[in-house]
Amino acid sequence: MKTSGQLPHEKQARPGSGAVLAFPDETDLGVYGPAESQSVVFGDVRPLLTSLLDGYNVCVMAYGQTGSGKSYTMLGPHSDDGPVLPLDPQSDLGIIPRAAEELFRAQ
Ligand SMILES: Nc1ncnc2c1ncn2[C@@H]1O[C@H](COP(=O)(O)OP(=O)(O)OP(=O)(O)O)[C@@H](O)[C@H]1O
Repeated sequence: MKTSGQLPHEKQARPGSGAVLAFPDETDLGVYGPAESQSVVFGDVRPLLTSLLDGYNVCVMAYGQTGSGKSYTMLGPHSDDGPVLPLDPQSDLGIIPRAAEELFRAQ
């Protein structure tokens, strides 16, 4: 579930405990739990791609404790050697590959 505001303390230290995304209006801080799907998270990021194509600078930054899910949220499943092909690309891919696909489709 996405909520606005601070990540609850009990969610800050557990592996894969969720991701925090900051949107252009810095008062709107999106906090997602570990069960939130990659597509729902990307759905909130997608409007930024329109701004990007309109010539605005856009930055998506993942911030959080080690093991909280930053790489998973940005890339999808990965090993120590780097990203791995997800078993289910439709559901597992993270923000970066989804954004790249969307941008090239928009050209
Ligand atoms: N929402 C999620 N659903 C399923 N697995 C997840 C989720 N978020 C994270 N994980 C898993 O939890 C583990 C830690 O996540 P990840 O490596 O993305 O954390 P991180 O914040 O990038 O850590 P570090 O700062 O050490 O690089 C990984 O095995 C990852 O696949």
